[in-house]
Amino acid sequence: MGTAIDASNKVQNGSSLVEKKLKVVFVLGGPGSGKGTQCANIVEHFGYTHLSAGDLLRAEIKSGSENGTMIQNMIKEGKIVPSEVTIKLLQRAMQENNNDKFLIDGFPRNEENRAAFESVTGIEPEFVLFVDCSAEEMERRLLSRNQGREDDNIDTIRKRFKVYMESSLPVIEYYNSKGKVRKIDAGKPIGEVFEAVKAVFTSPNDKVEQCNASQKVKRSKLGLFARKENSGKCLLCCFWMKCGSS
Ligand SMILES: Nc1ncnc2c1ncn2[C@@H]1O[C@H](COP(=O)(O)OP(=O)(O)OP(=O)(O)O)[C@@H](O)[C@H]1O
Ligand SMILES: Nc1ccn([C@@H]2O[C@H](COP(=O)(O)O)[C@@H](O)[C@H]2O)c(=O)n1
Ligand SMILES: [Mg+2]
Repeated sequence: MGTAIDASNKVQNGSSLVEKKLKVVFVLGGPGSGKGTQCANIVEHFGYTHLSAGDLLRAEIKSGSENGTMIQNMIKEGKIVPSEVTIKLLQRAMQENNNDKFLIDGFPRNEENRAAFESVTGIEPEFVLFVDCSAEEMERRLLSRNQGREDDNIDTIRKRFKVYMESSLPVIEYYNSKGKVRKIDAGKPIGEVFEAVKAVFTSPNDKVEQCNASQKVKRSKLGLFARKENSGKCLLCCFWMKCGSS
């Protein structure tokens, strides 16, 4: 069992006292885009350990922790829990696992998550798997998920979409500007999506196609959230409507 992860991104292996550098892939995308579904496949094929920030927070509620009520209220409102809480849970989960390859699903969700994780752990992701899906399809999937999640109702789903647009997409933009985003089209059937995921994990150094290739693109202030003139469609993601500003 590991003992500590610090800002050097090294974990000391308790049994052998060998320090190892952890490899992390962030799996990001909208609510219901299929992050958890694809992570399960990646674990099976590529030997990563899957850590879902949302699952860790839900487990913390169930454990009766002093933060439980606060976390539960935040999740019901689709809000982002303070970084220190989520990062502690992620750190603990990594320390309790002997693997050195982790898929971190649903984190970082905002700039505060991103910066705090980097400064506390010293970990920079190998790359970011961006699971991209239209809002209409995500809404359909969430409303038929049937896993008893308190946030899978239409009111909370709308709030989660808003938070995703306003706080999470800019994090994906940040990593895209560093050439770290690998985008997959998650609007297809699960098996087809996984074929695209496999290609990413087989050659992770290939850069994602940048979204400014079209001549008809008008770049927004944010740079990445370019749109086709008159169409209103964001070319980075499948969201129609406001994505950044123009
Ligand atoms: N490609 C797909 N086609 C159809 N349904 C899918 C696909 N991928 C996932 N689903 C289904 O959609 C629902 C949401 O998937 P999943 O839980 O993997 O999403 P998620 O991105 O982890 O969502 P959240 O952010 O809410 O945790 C599940 O019921 C899952 O079975
Ligand atoms: N970094 C995160 C991740 C999640 N949350 C909260 O949990 C909810 C569910 O997350 P899923 O990834 O399982 O969809 C999410 O809506 C947030 O309320 C968080 O605060 N920080
Ligand atoms: Mg999930």
